[in-house]
Amino acid sequence: MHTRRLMRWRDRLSIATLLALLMLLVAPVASARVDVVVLPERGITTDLKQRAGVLPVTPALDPDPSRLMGLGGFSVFDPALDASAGRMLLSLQVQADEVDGSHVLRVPRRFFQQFDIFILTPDGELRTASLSLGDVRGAQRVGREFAVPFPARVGEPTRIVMLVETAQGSLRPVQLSIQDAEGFARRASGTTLVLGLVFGILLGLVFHNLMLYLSLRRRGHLLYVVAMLSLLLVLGIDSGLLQDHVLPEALLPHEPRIYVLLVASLLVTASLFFQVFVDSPRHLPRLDPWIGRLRWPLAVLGLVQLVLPATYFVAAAVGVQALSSLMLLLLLWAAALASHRGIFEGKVFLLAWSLLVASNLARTLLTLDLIEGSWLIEHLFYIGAVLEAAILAMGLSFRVRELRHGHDEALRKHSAARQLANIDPLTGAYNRRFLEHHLDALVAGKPGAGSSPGMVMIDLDDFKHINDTHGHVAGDEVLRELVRRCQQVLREDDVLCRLGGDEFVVVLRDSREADAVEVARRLHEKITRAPFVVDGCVVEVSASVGVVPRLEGAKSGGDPVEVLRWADAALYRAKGLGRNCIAVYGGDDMPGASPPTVR
Ligand SMILES: Nc1nc2c(ncn2[C@@H]2O[C@H](COP(=O)(O)OP(=O)(O)OP(=O)(O)O)[C@@H](O)[C@H]2O)c(=O)[nH]1
Repeated sequence: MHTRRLMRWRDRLSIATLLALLMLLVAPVASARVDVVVLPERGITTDLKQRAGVLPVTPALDPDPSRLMGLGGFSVFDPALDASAGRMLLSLQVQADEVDGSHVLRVPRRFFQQFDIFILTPDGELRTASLSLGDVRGAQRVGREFAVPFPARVGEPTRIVMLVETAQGSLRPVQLSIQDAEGFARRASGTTLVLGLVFGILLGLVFHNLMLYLSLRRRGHLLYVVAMLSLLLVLGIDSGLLQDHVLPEALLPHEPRIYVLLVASLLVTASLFFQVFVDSPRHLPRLDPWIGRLRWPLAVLGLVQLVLPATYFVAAAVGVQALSSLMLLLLLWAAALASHRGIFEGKVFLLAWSLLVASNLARTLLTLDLIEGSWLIEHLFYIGAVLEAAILAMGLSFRVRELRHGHDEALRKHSAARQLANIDPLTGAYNRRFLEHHLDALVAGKPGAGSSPGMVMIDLDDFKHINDTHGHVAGDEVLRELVRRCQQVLREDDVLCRLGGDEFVVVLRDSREADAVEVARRLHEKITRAPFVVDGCVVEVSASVGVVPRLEGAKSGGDPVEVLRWADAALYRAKGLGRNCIAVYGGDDMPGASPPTVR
């Protein structure tokens, strides 16, 4: 019994000793976390929040920097504070590793309302910086960050005290880090380069599509322009470029509201673009109305939050974020469905937006300290945005090219059909219908119809006899050969028409009087000089020709049929003169009739 009690005491003692040893091990770790942070000469030191001392702010706190510097009572930063810290003081002691150097404290610029920083250098100099919306002092804006410079000495800690008031009541997304000044400057110029490229490309794409809209008037291009401008402005606020260079000073305090409005506008215009680009009313008739239904509350809340009192703003901003995420999910789902059904535009939209969402997700994970940071991941969102804009622009261009191709094809078919309606199927010459339109155009003086044209009318002599002797098929061949021979004499813009049977009319373009008669002579010669050979048989062919050298009278007179009557009269005269000759129309009594030309 006695021995058992002794054993129990021994057990108790050993457990206590073990605990004491453990306490000894843990205690230095815990105190080290509020101890001096040693900065390497080069590179980034992150997770500073976890290594800072913390003191909740009471109403009695005197924000006088010199008093704050003297404050004690900071406790180890409790990660639980991440979720609940509204106002607090953070305290850090930093010193250089082996070589003295200039460093910058990096603070993200979007997640807080007020960040007052006091730095007490080893020389006793007190530096202050104020980072709040619309009021930035003692800090440089670089991309999505503020940079506060300070010197770091070996063995002589610099004390940094930060008075923090977060907008969302949590320090969770605030990642504090310190980097050597030189490395930071290099990084800043890299960021400037990326942002310059991103904004240049995006503006180029927007401008290109604006031009396309102005020339083609297709709604898809206009919606692309508006959606991508919204994205551009979202990136502008996100990267700080808008606040630094575009937004007037007076608007800076309203940056969160403007940002929320831009996010709502981006999703509203993206949904409109989706409906037009993918033609969702046709391809996704059940899902499409939901896109429209979700758009209204998003648009209304996006606008209403602009005028809501500050107390309701956070709730409204969360509402817009939630509706935007819902809209994004709906659009991605719809795009996936369209893509599954083989719709090209669905695939393009899905690919483009997935890239943007994935790149944004990577950055969110980075902000929440869930993945390792790298230059690429930090800039991925901008690269994703450019890729998205470029893919959508290519999709639009491809669609326009396809539509244009279809349009050209339709035009080609249409003109072929028109051509057929105007062509004599036997000979390939124009038909009477075309001749009438052509003469109408001439009389009306339409552009392209030419000026001062003459007319030649040709009629084969005794064609009935040819038909009777050699057969109708041979007669057809004679008509075809006649057209071939005439075309060898005529210019490209002269118009050869078959009036019917064996009667043809040529409307000459821009002929002078002598030209029309000369063309008639050459036509007559071409028809009559060499015999026609049809199926090995020689067919004797001759033709009578009537010429109207100038149609100007008809142009001012306004009756195209009148011209045909003149040509017919001249032809009739040629037939009357014994056939196989040319007669020229020269007025009522036809004084210009030429002597018969007989072979
Ligand atoms: N082979 C063939 N013959 C046709 C065609 N259309 C009309 N004809 C014939 O062409 C002949 C036209 O004769 P007409 O113009 O009246 O007189 P012609 O025999 O030429 O005598 P003139 O004109 O007085 O010298 C008719 O016999 C028609 O049957 C056709 O498409 N093919």
